[in-house]
Amino acid sequence: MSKQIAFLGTGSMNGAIMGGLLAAGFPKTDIVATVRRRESASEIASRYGVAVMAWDEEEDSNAQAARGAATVVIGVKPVGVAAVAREIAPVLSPSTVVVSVAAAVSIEQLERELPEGQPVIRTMPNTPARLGKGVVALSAGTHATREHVAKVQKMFSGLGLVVEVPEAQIAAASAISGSGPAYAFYLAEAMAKAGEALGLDAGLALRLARETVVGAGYMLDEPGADPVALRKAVTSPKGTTEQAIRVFDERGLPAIIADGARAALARSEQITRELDAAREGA
Ligand SMILES: NC(=O)C1=CN([C@@H]2O[C@H](COP(=O)(O)OP(=O)(O)OC[C@H]3O[C@@H](n4cnc5c(N)ncnc54)[C@H](O)[C@@H]3O)[C@@H](O)[C@H]2O)C=CC1
Ligand SMILES: O=C(O)[C@@H]1CCC=N1
Repeated sequence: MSKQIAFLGTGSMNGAIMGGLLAAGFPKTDIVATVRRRESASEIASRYGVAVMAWDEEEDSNAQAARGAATVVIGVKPVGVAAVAREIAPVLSPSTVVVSVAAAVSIEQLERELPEGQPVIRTMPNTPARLGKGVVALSAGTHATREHVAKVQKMFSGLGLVVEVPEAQIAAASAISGSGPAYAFYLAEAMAKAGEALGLDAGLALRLARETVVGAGYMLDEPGADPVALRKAVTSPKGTTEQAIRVFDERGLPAIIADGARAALARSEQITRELDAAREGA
């Protein structure tokens, strides 16, 4: 099996990246994936047609998958990243680029579990990557060269927007683009509930809300689209939308969203500290 990429922990996020790469034409024979449970392995293998191994069947599945891979993408929960890194450390080639998608796991925390000098790239992707409409913020590790960064940027370019940021900004990126799809889905949910409260039946309210958020997303996707200008084009002076926006402003919706993003960032910093504390206590 030729292995360009090994996805270690193929759940929502790594699954979305894998799906996005496949949709962009990445050969499925160049991919190997691992999951924790056998049932998920069969499901992913049949959905994507890639080789999948389950950790509960083969305890060294992550090491098997990482051996000989040009790029390894770690996509387990933050608390599991160090253990996976330790599992693969003995088999990594010095040229293998280790990419992490985990929120809150710092480059330092990842590098200390890997062989000295291993190229690492920390990323913060989001799930629309599956459709080529994602955002990937990334930061280079201590031993990642410009070539390593360029290689990962090129590989992930089919997933959507790829931006390099200083590592200190990854938690902020996580709070905006990493978690952001959930905020947009939450808005769709809230709009559907509002429609029901206005007397629409639940199914119709959901269809109206969903298609409206989708349509607005498409408009935002046009080159040079500006959310303020787009909003103003809907908001007729003395019309109906103006009253809705007035209430959103009076109730402080922008500040609520900013507080939410701040809470997401604070949780990221807290998880980073918890990971250090757990390691010191181990
Ligand atoms: N879900 C999202 O939108 C985003 C998630 N992330 C990050 O992605 C990472 C994964 O999150 P999700 O995909 O949401 O979680 P998830 O629970 O859907 O995926 C985790 C996967 O890891 C697998 N796994 C667990 N232990 C394993 C082991 N020892 N060996 C092999 N596979 C193992 C599980 O079977 C599961 O498929 C997290 O670190 C999170 O911070 C980052 C950006 C966005
Ligand atoms: O909720 C989380 O922790 C992950 C990171 C960003 C999106 N999902």
